[in-house]
Amino acid sequence: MAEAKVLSGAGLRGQVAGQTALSTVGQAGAGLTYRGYDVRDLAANALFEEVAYLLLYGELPNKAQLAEYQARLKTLRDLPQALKEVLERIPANAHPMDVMRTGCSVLGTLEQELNFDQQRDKTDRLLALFPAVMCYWYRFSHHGVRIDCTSDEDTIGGHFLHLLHGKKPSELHVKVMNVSLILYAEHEFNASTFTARVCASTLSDLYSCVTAAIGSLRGPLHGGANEAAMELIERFQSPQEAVTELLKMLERKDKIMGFGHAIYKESDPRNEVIKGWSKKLADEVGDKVLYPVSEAIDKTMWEQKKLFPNADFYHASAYHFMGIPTKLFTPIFVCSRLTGWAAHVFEQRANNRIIRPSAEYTGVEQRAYVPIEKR
Ligand SMILES: CCC(=O)SCCNC(=O)CCNC(=O)[C@H](O)C(C)(C)COP(=O)(O)OP(=O)(O)OC[C@H]1O[C@@H](n2cnc3c(N)ncnc32)[C@H](O)[C@@H]1OP(=O)(O)O
Ligand SMILES: O=C([O-])CC(=O)C(=O)O
Repeated sequence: MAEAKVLSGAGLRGQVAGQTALSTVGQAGAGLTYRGYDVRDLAANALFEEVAYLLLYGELPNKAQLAEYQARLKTLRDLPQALKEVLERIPANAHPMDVMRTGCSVLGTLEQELNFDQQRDKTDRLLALFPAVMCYWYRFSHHGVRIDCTSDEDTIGGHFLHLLHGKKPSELHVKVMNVSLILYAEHEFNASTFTARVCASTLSDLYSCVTAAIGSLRGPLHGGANEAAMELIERFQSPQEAVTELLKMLERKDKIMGFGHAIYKESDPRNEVIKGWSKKLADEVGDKVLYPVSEAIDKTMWEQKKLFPNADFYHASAYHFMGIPTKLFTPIFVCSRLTGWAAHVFEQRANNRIIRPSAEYTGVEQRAYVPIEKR
């Protein structure tokens, strides 16, 4: 059983900043639970929509509730025309996370949250349409195509792949997207979720909370690490080259993206799951480079630094094998983590006090104002 990581020092590490009933991270036993369910159990057996329902509505749905929920989400997929027009104006070289942030913010002007009773409906709408925000912009800016933002896919993962590639995805790819969305859904007081909660604590609207959280997730020390991990692994032609270059990077004290964690000490429980699916996809496409390179980096990081892959590392190769462009990796994380963010916003609102910590002052002592001509 892994010991809890000893936490101290900067970055508010180790300090309890509030309460949550949504998930546990890094506790002995299961490394990650959503409302008491082991994430590995959910990834093996559930649909992402079930997990979204669990996080947003409090319990796993029964068959009828799930069918009704999936049917409702399907009806909410299309984008308002005004949002399509905004997306068409965003250039191809924009960062897709900025597109997501803008898309969310614009929707907040078109379909405002007028009171907190609307919070679940507004979240369901975001959940249903986020894949189209990403794909409408991507396909228009990169291929000049105005896609249909609806599809007959039952799942959010399948719908995303359908919009991206313009055709029905394979069963294997729908399955992997489902697992991926479950693994990324919720993670207690990580940086982006804490951002959402700080925003919620001022009694701001849901779109502001989610827009702020997207900004936090974008950075390479957080969600952006899956893209950065892809850029790392595709640099190498062989495991041998990867090891040689990695050792040089470690010598230079470079950060290796996709490794390490603020809370987990020995492993990230999500890693073994996505690693297994990445291997299946590697076999499907006949990959002989990316997966072995990833494994070589994984092994060397443990041998050299006792650092392990976090949820982001093998997501990189898994997404790549499904033909997903690297720049869309972190936006997929948004489509999933929205559920955790929103559930935390609901929780914060239900028992709110404005989040306003204190600072330790390190500046100069109090002094008299000096008139400008005397400076
Ligand atoms: C799935 C969603 C996620 O957000 S998971 C995190 C994704 N981010 C990354 O993969 C970025 C790379 N990793 C990191 O920058 C860190 O490990 C993160 C995740 C930010 C955690 O930081 P922190 O809590 O400060 O780490 P720590 O106290 O365990 O650091 C101890 C010493 O090890 C080093 N370290 C840590 N990670 C790496 C790494 N990936 N590559 C190289 N070195 C690493 C730290 O710099 C630290 O070294 P030192 O003690 O300061 O000399
Ligand atoms: O908890 C964290 O600090 C980062 C993380 O793994 C996540 O948000 O999924």
